[in-house]
Amino acid sequence: MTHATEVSQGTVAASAQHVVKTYGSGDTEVHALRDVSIDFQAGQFTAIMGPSGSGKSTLMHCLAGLDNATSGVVRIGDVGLMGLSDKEVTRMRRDRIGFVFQAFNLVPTLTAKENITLPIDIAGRKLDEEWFDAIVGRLGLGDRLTHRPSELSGGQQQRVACARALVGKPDIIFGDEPTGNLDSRSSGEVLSILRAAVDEFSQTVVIVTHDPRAAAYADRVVFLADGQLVRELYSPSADDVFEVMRILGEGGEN
Ligand SMILES: Nc1ncnc2c1ncn2[C@@H]1O[C@H](COP(=O)(O)OP(=O)(O)OP(=O)(O)O)[C@@H](O)[C@H]1O
Repeated sequence: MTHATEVSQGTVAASAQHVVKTYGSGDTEVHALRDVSIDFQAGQFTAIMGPSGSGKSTLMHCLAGLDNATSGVVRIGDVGLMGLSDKEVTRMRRDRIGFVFQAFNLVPTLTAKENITLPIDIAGRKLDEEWFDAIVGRLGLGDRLTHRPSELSGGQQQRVACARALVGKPDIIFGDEPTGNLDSRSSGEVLSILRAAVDEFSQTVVIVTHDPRAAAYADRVVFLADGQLVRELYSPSADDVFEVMRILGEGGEN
């Protein structure tokens, strides 16, 4: 089976350099990102945290090519997104990036299995059945594969979205609150499989989360406040994360 691109120590899977994102202009101007520079090492699991409105989703969307930075440089691997046409960005997303978002974006007319394999089918690639079975088994979706999204619970839909992001073994997986609506058991399954994607398949995972327990699965936790990077922790415990959140003024939300 083909694995994610082989990674060596120190390879950068994604990076933002001096990224500024400003929404609106004049009185309604919002500085969502103010000169953010960060590298995401390949084969690492990073969690982005910070108070509501601090710019987490904006950073992730800029990194994933879903939104354009106002200025600065964003790279996936060694490819700068700014120089690419829309078509090239779309292809880059399709071939190298997996997404797990809170709005699962499942196709209502397709079964769970069809939704999971959709990116591979669109790309005209061959499904790695062994990896598919492993993901589906681990996410507890084996008996739900013929169901349509409307016949699945929110948690099951989220796990289908997670399986879809993983099945093509993209180099990098972005998750915007991937465990946002899940109970603690489903949440643990999703986080464990993201962890396994990193540990066993050298994929790179970047998630936005408000949950210190989710962040504790990460190798590195970075904190944004008011559009700037303000702290980072390596292999923290949930308590370490909670303490920084408290200092940054987010402790009360959770
Ligand atoms: N499309 C938009 N137009 C105008 N302002 C926006 C837009 N998207 C985000 N913003 C603003 O940019 C800032 C950063 O938003 P962002 O969604 O990145 O924050 P966040 O840290 O992900 O927040 P949350 O934890 O609440 O999801 C906020 O002040 C937000 O209101």
